[in-house]
Amino acid sequence: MKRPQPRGPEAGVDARRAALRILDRVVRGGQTMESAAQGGPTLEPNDQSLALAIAGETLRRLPLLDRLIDGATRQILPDDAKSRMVLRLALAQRIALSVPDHALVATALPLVEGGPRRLVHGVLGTLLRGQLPDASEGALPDAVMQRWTAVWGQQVADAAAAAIVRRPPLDLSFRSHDEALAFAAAEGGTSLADRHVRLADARPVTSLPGFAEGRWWIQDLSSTLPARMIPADAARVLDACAAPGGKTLQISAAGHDTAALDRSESRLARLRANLARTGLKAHIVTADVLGYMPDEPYDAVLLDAPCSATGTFRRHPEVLLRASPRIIAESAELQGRLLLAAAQWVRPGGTLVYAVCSLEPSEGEERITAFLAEQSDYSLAEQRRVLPGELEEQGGMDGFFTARLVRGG
Ligand SMILES: C[S@@+](CC[C@H](N)C(=O)[O-])C[C@H]1O[C@@H](n2cnc3c(N)ncnc32)[C@H](O)[C@@H]1O
Repeated sequence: MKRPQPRGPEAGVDARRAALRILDRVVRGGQTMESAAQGGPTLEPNDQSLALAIAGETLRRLPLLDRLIDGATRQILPDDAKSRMVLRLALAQRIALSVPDHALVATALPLVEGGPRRLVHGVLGTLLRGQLPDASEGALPDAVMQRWTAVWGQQVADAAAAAIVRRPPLDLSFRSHDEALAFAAAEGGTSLADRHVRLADARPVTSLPGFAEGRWWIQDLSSTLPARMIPADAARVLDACAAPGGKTLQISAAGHDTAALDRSESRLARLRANLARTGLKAHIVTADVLGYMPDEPYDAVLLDAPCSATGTFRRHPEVLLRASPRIIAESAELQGRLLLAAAQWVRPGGTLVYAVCSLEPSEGEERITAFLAEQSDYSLAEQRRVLPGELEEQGGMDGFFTARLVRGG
């Protein structure tokens, strides 16, 4: 996809102001990029895309940008200081979007008018006169780098650092493999799995053929793995924690009698829209996993549990800022309870599939070990861990964990 380019310094201040607002809401307010981008002043579509691109490229490079800023001034700029935010945005534009120096300076300084203008001008001048890193140079926040090096090793942590600055490809799921193959041939994509197509250059999705007709939906290849673990002969399948429904669509397309449960009405509205667009069917259940009990057990249950989502850092780099050890521990504790609840709804001889888009073992492997220690009627049939670096040459995959458990008959 062609990245949005600024039209000129005088036209670009609104976009930078919007990018500053997004960055501030993510870094100081702990919001996701998606929610941070809502509700600001209305911008022209070009400026809106540019603001998102600048904020996104900044978040992908935060540790690297901070190291540059700290090396260029003796003054200690707090993490949430406006001067640091504006410098981060300006440097990211130069490194990742090739914005010329004069445009950077002209659009950065109005953001600190009446404030630390001289400081920002000085630091930016020093940095722009020196050698800046290449766009392909990535770094993870220190705490994440240490954690992932400790659990997965240096190679995986380095692969994650490289992946965070790379635009991920666009993965699409199809109702049938024949449709996937026909689409791949027509659009220059590659099919890496049943009913899957990967497009290397992410294009605006609405411009791709078949969008309006619901011939496909966007789904990272990793997150297609859990539904692939559901046995073909499972008649009734429950997708617990289903919304917005990528896995529900897969399960329904595979021909199972599908129920989709979630506690969030607003997210279920998106699931309903996805079913309507693709013409696929599922019974919708609005309920909390922790209080639900079905009238009769299911042949298979998929629990795609809420998690730290650290595996999705390529599309949502801000997850690495939010996923503190405390949040990861709270999330793991909840997953343990959700698993125990979902395990009751599987018929003897049936299948329970557990999944998280997390790169934290405490939300994946360790949850399954703890579950099996408590539930002697379950056994582990298979588990799959996707780490950064997998399929790197073809564009990589999100970090992921999924396990298939079988209930004794
Ligand atoms: C990882 S997302 C699910 C993504 C979805 N499976 C897909 O493929 O599109 C987790 C979902 O769990 C739901 N959720 C979280 N806690 C829940 C609970 N206690 N009961 C029911 N749903 C819950 C959230 O509303 C959210 O939609």
